[in-house]
Amino acid sequence: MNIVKTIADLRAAVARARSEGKRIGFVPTMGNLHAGHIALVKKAGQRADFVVASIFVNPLQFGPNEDLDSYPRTLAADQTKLFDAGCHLLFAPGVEEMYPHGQAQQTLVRVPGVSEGLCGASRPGHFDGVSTVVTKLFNMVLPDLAVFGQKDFQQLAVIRTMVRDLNMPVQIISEPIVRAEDGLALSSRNGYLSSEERAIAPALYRTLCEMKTALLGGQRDYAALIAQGQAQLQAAGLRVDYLEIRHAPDLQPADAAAHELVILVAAFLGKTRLLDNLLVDLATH
Ligand SMILES: Nc1ncnc2c1ncn2[C@@H]1O[C@H](COP(=O)(O)OP(=O)(O)OP(=O)(O)O)[C@@H](O)[C@H]1O
Ligand SMILES: CC(C)(CO)[C@@H](O)C(=O)[O-]
Ligand code: BAL
Repeated sequence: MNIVKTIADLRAAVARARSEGKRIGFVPTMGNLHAGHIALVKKAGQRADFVVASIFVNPLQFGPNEDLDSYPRTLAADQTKLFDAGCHLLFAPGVEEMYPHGQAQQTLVRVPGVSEGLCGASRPGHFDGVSTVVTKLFNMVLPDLAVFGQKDFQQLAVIRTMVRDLNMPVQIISEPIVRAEDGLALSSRNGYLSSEERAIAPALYRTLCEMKTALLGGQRDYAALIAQGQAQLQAAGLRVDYLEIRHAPDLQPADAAAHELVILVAAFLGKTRLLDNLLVDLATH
């Protein structure tokens, strides 16, 4: 696996692969890789001939009081995992390489609608930072396809909308959430949890599963279901940021006629903000 830190070296390596007729697959990450990221890399390897991963902790998507400085940076271990997963090229730029003119004057990509509410409401500017850096990365890598995880469900919707609205020639592929044995969605931020918090954390997925069972059983009073879920999470020791039932394809609030639902949750355990979601297809029941 080749490792490059500059855009010039990245472009040269990708151009070489393309001149050999290879299809380029891309997996953007912020590093501290776990089995969830590796599933994305393997998916890219199934759909493309040349797999590029990026590791960049993007300051533009962090709020002033968020964990930019403490976000885990584990490049050496990440390189080994990427190599083992069949990645061909790692792009690991510094902030200067990505934002040579500073962040304040950076041109932004904003995706209206789907980036508002949910994480967009709790993290103002977050999705502008994500859509901007992903646009830059797409323009640097020029991939045929890119793979994103369903764990960041709203992010995936934002990227799909951006690619559609800006006619970007990139196929977006999604991968299901990879979970620990007790159901907790794998996340780099799980590493922030104390052992007591880690023991509480599976309550998130448990609550989503119970809500899904109720929906499949015919419960249609979404407000009551959400209130019950919130109470359950609070009782377990989590502070709920949001718990919502939305129409999965466009993330609009779910009405009674919606069949493809997604239950989305963000909650704090101490200072750590965890995300999870669960798809519910009422059409098959
Ligand atoms: N458990 C998971 N299953 C599937 N995909 C995942 C999982 N965790 C992260 N991803 C995906 O990996 C890509 C990179 O995400 P990122 O580097 O932010 O990892 P993360 O573990 O989610 O970190 P964070 O704690 O910052 O959310 C995204 O497309 C994200 O959806
Ligand atoms: C897509 C991404 C790599 C952009 O910084 C990030 O938001 C993430 O890791 O999901
Ligand atoms: N996985 C999304 C990146 C972030 O939380 O900033």
